[in-house]
Amino acid sequence: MIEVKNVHKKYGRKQVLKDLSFTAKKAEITCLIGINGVGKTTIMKAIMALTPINSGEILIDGEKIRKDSFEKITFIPDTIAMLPQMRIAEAFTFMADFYKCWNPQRAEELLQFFKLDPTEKIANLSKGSAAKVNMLLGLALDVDYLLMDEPFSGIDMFSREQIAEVFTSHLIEERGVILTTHEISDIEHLIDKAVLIDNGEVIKEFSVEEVRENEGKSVVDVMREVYQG
Ligand SMILES: Nc1ncnc2c1ncn2[C@@H]1O[C@H](COP(=O)(O)OP(=O)(O)OP(=O)(O)O)[C@@H](O)[C@H]1O
Repeated sequence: MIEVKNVHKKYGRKQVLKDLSFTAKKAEITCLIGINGVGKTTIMKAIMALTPINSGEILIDGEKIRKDSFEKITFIPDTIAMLPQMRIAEAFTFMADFYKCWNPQRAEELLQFFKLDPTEKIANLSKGSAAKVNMLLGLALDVDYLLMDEPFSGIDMFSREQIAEVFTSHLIEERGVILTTHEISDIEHLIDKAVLIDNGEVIKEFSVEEVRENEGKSVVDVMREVYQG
C-alpha cells in the first residue's frame, strides 16, 4: 500500500499541498481528480521523491522510498522521456540496461497489443503512439506500483479506448496504479478509488463501487456535488 500522510509542500512561498493524506492499495486503480493546478503531479513527484516535501510522510509498503524502491515503483510522466532520435527497439535496450526489473516478454506483448512498429523513431510517432510507447515503457517494468500522469491527455478516442483496455487486462495484473486524468468519464468503470483534491487538500476519498451501489452515483455525479455544491 502507498500511504500519503499529512503531506505539506511549498514551492517558494506558495503552499501547494496542505496536510494531504490518502492511501492507494495494490491491485487497485486509484484516481487523483482535480482541476488544473491543484497539485496532482506534485503528489506523484513527492511519492517518487522527485520533489522534497516540507512535512508529513510517504510510505510504500510501510517503508520510506529508497534508491532501490525504483525497482518497486515507477512514474510514467505525461510526456515520453526517451531521446527523439531513438527507435522504439533502442528505447527497450536502454530500459533493459537501466532497470533490473525490465520484463522483455511483457514489452514484446505490449508492442503487439498496441500494434506498434519497433523500428519507428520516437520523433516520428503520432501523439497517440507516443502515449502508448510511454505507457509501454512503464508497464513493461516488473514493479508493484505504477504512477501515471494523464495517460489519456490529447489522444484520440480509439487510442484512449485501447489504453483503457490495458487496465482491465493481465498486463496490469495485481499491481497498484495511481493515475491522474481529466477524461474521467472514459475510465470511470475502471477505477476502484477516487481521491478528489481541491487547493492541495483531499476533499473526498471514496470507493467508486460502494458509491455506485449504495448511492447510485457516478464519479462525475460526486464531482458535481463536491466541486459545484
Ligand atoms: N517546480 C515548480 N515550481 C514552482 N511552482 C510549481 C512547480 N511545479 C508546480 N508548481 C505549481 O504548483 C501547483 C500545482 O501544480 P501541479 O502540476 O502539481 O498541478 P496539477 O494538479 O498536476 O495540474 P494539471 O492538472 O494542470 O497537470 C501549480 O500552481 C503550479 O503552478
